[in-house]
Amino acid sequence: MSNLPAFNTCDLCDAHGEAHPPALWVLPPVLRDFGSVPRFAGPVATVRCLEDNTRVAEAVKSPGEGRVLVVDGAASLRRALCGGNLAAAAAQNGWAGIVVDGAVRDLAELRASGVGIRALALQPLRPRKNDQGQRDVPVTIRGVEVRPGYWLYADEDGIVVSPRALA
Ligand SMILES: O=C([O-])CC(=O)C(=O)O
Repeated sequence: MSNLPAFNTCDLCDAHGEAHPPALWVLPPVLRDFGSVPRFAGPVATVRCLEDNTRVAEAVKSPGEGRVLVVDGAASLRRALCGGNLAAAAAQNGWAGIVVDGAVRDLAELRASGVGIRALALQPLRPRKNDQGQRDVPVTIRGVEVRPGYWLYADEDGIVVSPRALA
């Protein structure tokens, strides 16, 4: 990807991080970069699921329109919620990134996918596909509430979310 967005999470935190009421929240720094772009941002869409990626697949196969898919996987590391096929679909459909509070797989394909990916860990076991989970509900990622329509900014320093566009 050539046109990386020109924000910086440190600058966002310096500009907005001390506001009352808060203008942004920082996701705890436990999500690792497994994707192919170091920096991505966009309005949020959400999925909540447990070891079943039916709703993740539905989301990335629909138009992304520059959004970031935030997946509350309840931090389960037992099964991957996204792999190379879904990452490629996300890139093809215009998603800016996928942030998974859970596991992903197919590292080499994720690295080549053209989409930003953050997750807790790699796990080679595939997800269940039993039509479970919800889309576009408020989720809580590592203690931070993230709602559909919030903005998410991810770069080499971290991930911040805000109810409004900051940059
Ligand atoms: O089985 C799945 O849906 C996850 C996966 O490996 C892929 O996206 O390639």
